[in-house]
Amino acid sequence: MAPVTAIIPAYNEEATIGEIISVLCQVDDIAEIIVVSDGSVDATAEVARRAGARVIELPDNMGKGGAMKVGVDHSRTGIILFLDADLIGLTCEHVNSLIFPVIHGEVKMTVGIFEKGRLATDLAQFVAPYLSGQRALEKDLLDEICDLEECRFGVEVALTKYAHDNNIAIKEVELSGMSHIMKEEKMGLARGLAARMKMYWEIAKTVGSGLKR
Ligand SMILES: O=c1ccn([C@@H]2O[C@H](COP(=O)(O)OP(=O)(O)O)[C@@H](O)[C@H]2O)c(=O)[nH]1
Ligand SMILES: O=C(O)[C@@H](COP(=O)(O)O)O[C@H]1O[C@H](CO)[C@@H](O)[C@H](O)[C@H]1O
Repeated sequence: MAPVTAIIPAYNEEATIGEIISVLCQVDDIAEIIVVSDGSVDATAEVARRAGARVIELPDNMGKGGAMKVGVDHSRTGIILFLDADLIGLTCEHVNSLIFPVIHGEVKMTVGIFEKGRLATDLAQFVAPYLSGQRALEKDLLDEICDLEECRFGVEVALTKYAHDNNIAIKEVELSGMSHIMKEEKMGLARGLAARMKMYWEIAKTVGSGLKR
């Protein structure tokens, strides 16, 4: 069996999820693509299934961390690749650059950083690379972090903080030409900004909570 499971948490991402899955289908080291539709009310699940993913449909929205945890619980490989469902410009080379260092035992975790994509998203990841949702890691690490499902958008800082506290090196990988659809683009300015504030609150709560092992 190929060593990696790709897990994509997805909340109303029918516009972009299909293309991401079609790229992942071409990567040799991916055993399975699991999309966790996090209470989506659009055609995310249907589009993902048609594109070739195994789809888990959550009846209610659990938040990003919860959706990722459900995906991990259903995975059967030792390495996990997390990707967001709203990426623009994903290629097989990007995927390989995230998973190879973990497959080859160079590091236990990689994190992907957008570069030379769009100014706004390049800048956001330059300022706060530890927020990135593009990561490959050994599944064992996830078993050691409690309450991941409660973190919602704090899930990435929880992963980064765990690695930092336990002296686990994270390799930053450049994802050249990649971007994602920003909240304000998806939802409009007012709702997008409100969602952004809620996300920052969830991140701040996770930082403040002092994660348990
Ligand atoms: O309650 C949520 C919110 C977001 N997501 C997914 O988590 C990823 C990142 O979310 P989003 O794109 O909103 O965050 P951004 O990248 O804009 O910060 C995307 O695949 C979303 O569909 C999710 O599964 N549940
Ligand atoms: O880069 C950022 O500031 C945020 C917000 O992105 P947008 O407001 O959608 O451009 O996105 C990231 O942070 C989230 C929390 O860690 C992650 O879940 C997303 O994957 C990541 O793109």
